[in-house]
Amino acid sequence: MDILHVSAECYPVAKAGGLGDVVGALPKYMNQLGHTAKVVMPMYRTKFLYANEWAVVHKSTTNMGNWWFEFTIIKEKTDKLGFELYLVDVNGLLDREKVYGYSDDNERFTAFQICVLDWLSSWAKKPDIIHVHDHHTGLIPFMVKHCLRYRGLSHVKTVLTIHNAQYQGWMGWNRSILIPQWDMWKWGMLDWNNTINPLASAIKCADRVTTVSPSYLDELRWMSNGLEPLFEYEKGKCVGILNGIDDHVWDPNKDEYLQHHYSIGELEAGKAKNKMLLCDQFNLDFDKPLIGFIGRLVGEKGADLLPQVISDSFYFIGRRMNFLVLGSGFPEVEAGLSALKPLSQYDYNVFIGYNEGLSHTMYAGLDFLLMPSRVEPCGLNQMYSMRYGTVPMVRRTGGLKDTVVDFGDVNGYGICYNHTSIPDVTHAVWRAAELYHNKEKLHHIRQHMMKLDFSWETSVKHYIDVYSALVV
Ligand SMILES: Nc1ncnc2c1ncn2[C@@H]1O[C@H](COP(=O)(O)OP(=O)(O)O[C@H]2O[C@H](CO)[C@@H](O)[C@H](O)[C@H]2O)[C@@H](O)[C@H]1O
Repeated sequence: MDILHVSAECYPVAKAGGLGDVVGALPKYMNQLGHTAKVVMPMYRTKFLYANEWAVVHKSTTNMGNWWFEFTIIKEKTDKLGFELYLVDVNGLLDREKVYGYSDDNERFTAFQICVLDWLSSWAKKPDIIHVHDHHTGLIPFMVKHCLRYRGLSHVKTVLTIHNAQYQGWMGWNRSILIPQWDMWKWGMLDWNNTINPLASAIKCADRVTTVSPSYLDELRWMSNGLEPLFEYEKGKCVGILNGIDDHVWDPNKDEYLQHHYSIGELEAGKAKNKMLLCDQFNLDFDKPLIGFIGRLVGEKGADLLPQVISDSFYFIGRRMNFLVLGSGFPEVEAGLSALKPLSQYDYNVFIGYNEGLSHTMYAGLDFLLMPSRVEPCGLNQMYSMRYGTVPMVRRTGGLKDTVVDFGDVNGYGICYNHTSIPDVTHAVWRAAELYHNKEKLHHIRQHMMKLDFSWETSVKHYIDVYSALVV
């Protein structure tokens, strides 16, 4: 089968979060099964762009409303990522340093989608499936079905994967002019609550919708930032498929970011060396358990609770553990975490920013990884941490519920709690501090986690089943 993934992110080209990890891995594993999966994404000004060689494969002119512009599609020459990678270059619009966060993001991603479909229209053999990811590419299912310009693509099946339904790409109806001429009777397929809602539109128009875990799909029916009735209505075409992790990239024995590699046989020594690096770099106490947080400092991830949880833990449990936080996000949360720094007695530190290398060292060197998420569609961090023998401390929600079993339950290995609340999370910290001193149990849990299979091989087969049901 021929599949074209259309995405705003793809690791290692450009990554702002988990979407990048998934799109950087899924096509590679599809190709290993004998399919042809390709990726097209915007051409940002990234390190990867300048460090690799590119061939121009298509050049054309198009329009978005009254604005005419040129675009170029370039292809990475060697297919080194395990799939063909194409970038869309629109001068001045897409070629920025960051993936998101600009006031014209709606125009940027609409233009990107128009270029992709214009380009696809010129292909002699169309793909069997266009697989779009999240709202940035959510207008494509509508455009393929209802834009006159793309009539030649109307037989191509579309699949939407929802990595995060909190963000929906809302645009006022005054922007409808941006979408190439479309059948006005179909305005309802773009609309949700009087705005153009690209995510809602994709849920309505895609032939199949997947979410990144089964539990997240259940939750979306009662908690999806306004789309609850739509998920209930469209449930027949939705399926939850748990993400995998790319075990070529995330392998403690080969990880290119790690100074000290280790396999399951030498996990205690390997983890200790990585922990020592972190303790040296961040002035932490090696003898105490090291609890970390890695991720976007936003409400969804429960990051706003961190300052209070950390100070309450020191107050009520005692200075029996270290905390290390890596992330960026809401300025108030960043400020709250930075404000705790002077209170550290060699047991707390924070790195505000994005740092891929540090995140890998943390997965390896931490004893525990805290994830008090309010919403977690799948969560990759808990799977990375388990692969590196680090115990996840997760709230039972979405993909966290599907992947972590409390160590108090039969065959369990993680620390689970029910609420994103200061008492629940602080209690989990206490349980971590206690578990740390039961060395035999901790070692057993670490070994058990490192043997768990979260590879893409299983998940990819579910995606292929979804495609196969569409392409007869
Ligand atoms: N400051 C920082 N420095 C270095 N690395 C950092 C970092 N902040 C985050 N990361 C990295 O970004 C990735 C985050 O992955 P998640 O799955 O937690 O997040 P995200 O919410 O972005 O993804 C959404 O999509 C994914 C993929 O489907 C779902 O798993 C998830 O639940 C959903 O919210 C991890 O690789 C993590 O290490």
